[in-house]
Amino acid sequence: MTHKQDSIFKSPNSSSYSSPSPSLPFKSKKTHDDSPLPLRIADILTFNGDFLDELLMMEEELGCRVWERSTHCYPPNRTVARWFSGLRRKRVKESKRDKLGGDRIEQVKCSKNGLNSQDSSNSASQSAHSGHHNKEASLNLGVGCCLLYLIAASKNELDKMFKMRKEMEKLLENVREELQKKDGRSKPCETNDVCAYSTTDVVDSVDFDNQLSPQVFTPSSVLPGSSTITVCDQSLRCETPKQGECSEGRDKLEAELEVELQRLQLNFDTVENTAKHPQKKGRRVTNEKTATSKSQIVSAGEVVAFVFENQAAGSEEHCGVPPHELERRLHELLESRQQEQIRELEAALKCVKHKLREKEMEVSWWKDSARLISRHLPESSELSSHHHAKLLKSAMYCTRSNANKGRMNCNGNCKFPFCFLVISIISTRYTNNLAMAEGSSGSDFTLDSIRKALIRQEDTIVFSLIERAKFPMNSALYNQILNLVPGFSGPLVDFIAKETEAVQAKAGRYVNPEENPFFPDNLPPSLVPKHNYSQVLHPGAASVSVNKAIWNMYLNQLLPLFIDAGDDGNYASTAASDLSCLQALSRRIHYGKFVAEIKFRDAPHDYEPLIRAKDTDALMKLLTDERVEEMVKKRVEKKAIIFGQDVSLSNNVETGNFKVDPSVVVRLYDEWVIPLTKLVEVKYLLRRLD
Ligand SMILES: O=C(O)C(=O)C[C@]1(C(=O)O)C=C[C@@H](O)C=C1
Repeated sequence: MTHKQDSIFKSPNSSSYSSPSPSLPFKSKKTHDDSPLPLRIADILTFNGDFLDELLMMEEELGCRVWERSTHCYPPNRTVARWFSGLRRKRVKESKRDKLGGDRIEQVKCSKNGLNSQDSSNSASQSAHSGHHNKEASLNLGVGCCLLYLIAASKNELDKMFKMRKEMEKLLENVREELQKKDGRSKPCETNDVCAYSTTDVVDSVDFDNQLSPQVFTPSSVLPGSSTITVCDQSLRCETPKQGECSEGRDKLEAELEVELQRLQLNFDTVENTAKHPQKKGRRVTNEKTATSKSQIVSAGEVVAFVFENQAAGSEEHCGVPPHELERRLHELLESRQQEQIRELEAALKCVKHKLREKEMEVSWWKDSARLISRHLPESSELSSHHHAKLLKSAMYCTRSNANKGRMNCNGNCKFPFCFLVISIISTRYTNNLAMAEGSSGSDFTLDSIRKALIRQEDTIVFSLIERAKFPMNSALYNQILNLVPGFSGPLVDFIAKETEAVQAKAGRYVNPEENPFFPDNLPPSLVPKHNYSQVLHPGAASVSVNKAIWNMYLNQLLPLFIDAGDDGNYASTAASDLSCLQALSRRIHYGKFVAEIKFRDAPHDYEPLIRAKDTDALMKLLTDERVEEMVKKRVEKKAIIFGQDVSLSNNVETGNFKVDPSVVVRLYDEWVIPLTKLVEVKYLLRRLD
């Protein structure tokens, strides 16, 4: 039976009231013994067809009954008859009052066009029966009052109904929205998405599906209380299984979840064990594989922790951790772990390299010391008692310092034999006396300080060339067959050079390791008190000399480049000037020994194999620094320009009129000085391990 069929409000003229009338959903107040108010309201409302239609439509929209069926439903004619019978009893009392209102009743009757015609006819018939106008008037008045009252009451009811309707509409709207939201959220997962579920949610979802199809599982179904978490790949489609497939799919899902839980549990256990029994540091460094796997385990543990953390955080909204977020986080963790490991390993490698270099230096130092002691031992035996006492004191000090440096074993005994101790003492004295020549002290023995010395020597070389340029070639000086000096066979320049070197040797010039004589044979010993020059070079340095090459290069190739032809007879001065140039060039070129020594000390592991292999080309390549060479050439050119100018008070620089052509100086460095320096370096290095 439809609500429309149930309704008594179908049409104002409807006479069929046999069906029970619906009533308002709220309890109506009974204003009379067994006559419920809704019925009377309904009678009145019969005239308001629009409203009733609306009400009926609303019922339809809500899909539920707004009206209750009243068990106390009477046809309106019967109801009105009952009123009238009640009224009749009070007629006498009311007749007096009725006089006043005859006209008003008429008015009321007229104004209420919507009055039920049946009611009017009933009233009319009643009045006819009474036969009295007054009575009729009072009756009408009573009916009018009743009607007014009922109208007021019905208005109230109507208001309430409107309110109800509004509420119901709102309710409907909310329900609709909720359903739409659910539909939107419960779309199946994207093919590549990964979804997180809980078994409880799966069950819940399935149950719910049975009521409201078509329903799908939502990724937000990971609840804090859920017992299992899993991450499933795209193979696990999230669409709702049908009734038959439901339990099977659920079982499968639960099985997967179970496996996942066990795996995570295992990882947790491993992490716990790792925390309880941390690996030894050394073992961890050597076993990279273990470290990696450990890191992965920790990462997995962290990920799980992260899952739980996020679950807790998202529990308010009952949202799961988005799978891509999980994946991203996992990658980040692994990446950071690996980077950390790389950093650790790099640091360890650096440390090991540093230690290796230290060890290598120590070894070479020991070797040098041993070599030295073998030479100086006879000397030291000649030392005075004062020196012996000093030596002993040094030995004790050295023992202590060796102990501090870890050269002692755990029993306090020195790891090295006593002879090494003596070597150590002497070497210590030897090294402490280091004092580099030309602007560099022993403690300042670095590549930088050596290069500074080379730069300073550039000035000497440029100035000596300028000095030589004062004289013409004076070729007789270099003539092999002239024999200008009786008893001396050879050019005059040789004689002057030899004699000069001999004098300077007596004055101790060649005690200085920076000096290398052009005529070392039969050179007299130093007559002056011995000066403690820095002995930083390997003893083999003494046998390294390229002076012959320098000599030949200077006389045969360089002089013709910048010296005017001619002979002014100033042979001695010219020869002295030549010797200045030659000695300056020789010092500079043989400084290569110091450069090689410092380079070797800085990277013995690079040089040693090449030295042992006597690979001169590789050594040459290793010690070459082209950037520095270019700087050197530019600098000497500039110096030749600046130093070679005539300085006048007018400060006018005469361009192109230099005492020595700057390009010659550049060529000198490019073709002879630098290559010969490198040759010295290689020669020295080849003896470095002797
Ligand atoms: O300064 C250096 O490192 C040197 O070895 C010296 C020098 C030079 O003779 O000026 C030699 C070889 C290098 O290629 C650069 C410069």
